[in-house]
Amino acid sequence: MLITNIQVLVIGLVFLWLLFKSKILCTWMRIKLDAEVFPHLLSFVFVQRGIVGVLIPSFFEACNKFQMSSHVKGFLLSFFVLIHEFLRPIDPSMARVLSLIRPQPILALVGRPKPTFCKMSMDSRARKVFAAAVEAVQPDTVIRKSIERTEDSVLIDGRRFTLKHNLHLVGFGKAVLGMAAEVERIVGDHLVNGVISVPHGIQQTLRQHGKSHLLLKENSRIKVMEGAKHNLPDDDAQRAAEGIKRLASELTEDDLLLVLISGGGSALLPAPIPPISLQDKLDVTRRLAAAGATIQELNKVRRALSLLKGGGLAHYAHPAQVVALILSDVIGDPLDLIASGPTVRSEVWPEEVLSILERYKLPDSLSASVKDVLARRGPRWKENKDEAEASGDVLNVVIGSNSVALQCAGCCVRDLGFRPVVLSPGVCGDVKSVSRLYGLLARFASSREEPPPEIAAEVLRLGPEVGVESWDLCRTMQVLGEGRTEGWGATCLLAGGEPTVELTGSGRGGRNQELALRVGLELRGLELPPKGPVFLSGGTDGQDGPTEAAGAITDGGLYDEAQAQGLYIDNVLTDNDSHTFFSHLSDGKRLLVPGLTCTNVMDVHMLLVPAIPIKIS
Ligand SMILES: Nc1ncnc2c1ncn2[C@@H]1O[C@H](COP(=O)(O)OP(=O)(O)OP(=O)(O)O)[C@@H](O)[C@H]1O
Ligand SMILES: O=C(O)[C@H](O)CO
Repeated sequence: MLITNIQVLVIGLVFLWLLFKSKILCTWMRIKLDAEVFPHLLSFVFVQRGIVGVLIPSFFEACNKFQMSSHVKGFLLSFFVLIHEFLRPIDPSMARVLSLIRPQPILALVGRPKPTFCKMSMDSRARKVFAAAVEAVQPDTVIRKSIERTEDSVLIDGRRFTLKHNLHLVGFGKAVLGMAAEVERIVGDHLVNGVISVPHGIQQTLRQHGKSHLLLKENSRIKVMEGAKHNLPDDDAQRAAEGIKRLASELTEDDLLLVLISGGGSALLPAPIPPISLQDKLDVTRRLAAAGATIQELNKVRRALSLLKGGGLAHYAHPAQVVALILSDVIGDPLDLIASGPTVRSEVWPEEVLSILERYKLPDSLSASVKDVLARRGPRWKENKDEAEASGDVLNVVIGSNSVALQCAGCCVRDLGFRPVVLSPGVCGDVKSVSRLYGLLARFASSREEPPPEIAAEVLRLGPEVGVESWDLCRTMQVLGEGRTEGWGATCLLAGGEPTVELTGSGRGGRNQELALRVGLELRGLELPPKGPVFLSGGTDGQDGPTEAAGAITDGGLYDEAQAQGLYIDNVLTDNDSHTFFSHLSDGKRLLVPGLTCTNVMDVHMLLVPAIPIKIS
């Protein structure tokens, strides 16, 4: 019997050895393993863990009972040993060997890479991950995930609403048409009427792009009103806002108002407080934006000048039940600021608004009507008691955001053989600082030796400038460090947000293309592709600034590639001409051009770091 068992053991070990040699198992387990490690593994398995003493006798007993052949026993044994080793907790004394053979517990935070035999290039994988991020926040997808229909009721964010042909719908924003089309599919039979305010020309564009599933039915009860050409409020958008206000004002307590909100909603819902004219309001917001005001500052001012923003729409809809489904395009998903928060009752503090205007040196040039409205004190609306009580009854739900896009990108990353780590969905600040940060992180991740401590110190110093917490930076560096030192294989850093570009020239470009270009320069000197890191930056709306590209993909070879083609990057940066540059470089092959995506949850950044081969000393 002993001889037979030893034979079985030998067959099992040979089988294991062949698996390792054939690299199949290594790829499956994301292992960097070579002949040198195998003896460590064996000593660990058979000596340190005492597997022979505990597991194997009962295994042989079972095998004999079922009269298995030696080959089957060998196969099963190797399989069980591997599974056992793969799943059991870490033994610190063997941390070094273990780090070579399987993932550590930090994976609980960042996710375990899936088995893959990916032959795609880094560039193609980056594009695929971007597509997955965008797909996750498609207007129809986010609606489908947030409304659960059961007979004559719907469940939204854990709350059930009864449908009795009492459903009304309004919406405003760039993604709202597709959201409304899906609502119509799910609860159209209870829909009484609706008005949505959507960008000028969107229906025709969707038809041209073969996206008719994002269009309403022909005989729809929802009225589509297009306006806000070039993302600026205009008379068409104001007419739509009036229609929405009228619909909301006519509702009763038996009604349910579904409000669909997405980025661009502020411009599509202009309802200036009289006597402010649309032109007066446009003048203020345009000058604020040109002076570099943030979207938060801009929307605080918009709220103060509008009838419908800052909770105005919810006020007009009272006493109906109001449910707002929101696709967020603002960092941190602040309900009161996305599209200026029409369903979120927010107090307007004239002092705060004036201080924003002062910051951008605007108060003196304000129109008399704007000054008049800002000078008003007291509550914005005459609220009755039951309305004030009911205000908490408005349900605001964020159904899609940059975080959702990054989460799905993370799953796709795993399928493509990378270990994902999400840095933050709130990256902001100047692209120069943001590109420096990614450059440092790439350097940190790809260094073959221990990276100098100055890198981590500078990363942490940059954190506040780019809106990223120290904790997130440390967590990310830990994962990148493990990828580097412990044989975890390739890593993909994911982030999102909305950095800014200080325009110094008059070229064609966008913040994503400029960021990608700058990161490409930062990556210079790191190992070149196919082994060096690759960076992608793309706007999820498919349009980066006033260009038809969403962003670009770069790596450390960018500079030399440009030089070889007679393109000089320094001039490109001073002219903010990143789009022209990428269009000319290698026939535009580095551009990311997904076309109109029909959604917007800001930008997605991706740093793909290939596996660093491990030397065993
Ligand atoms: N030539 C350029 N190079 C770099 N960035 C530019 C250039 N021209 C415009 N931008 C930047 O593009 C941004 C505007 O682009 P875009 O229209 O994609 O903005 P957005 O914030 O995504 O709009 P929204 O999300 O409301 O659709 C601004 O931040 C502006 O500084
Ligand atoms: O519409 C707006 O206000 C911006 O897109 C932010 O949501």
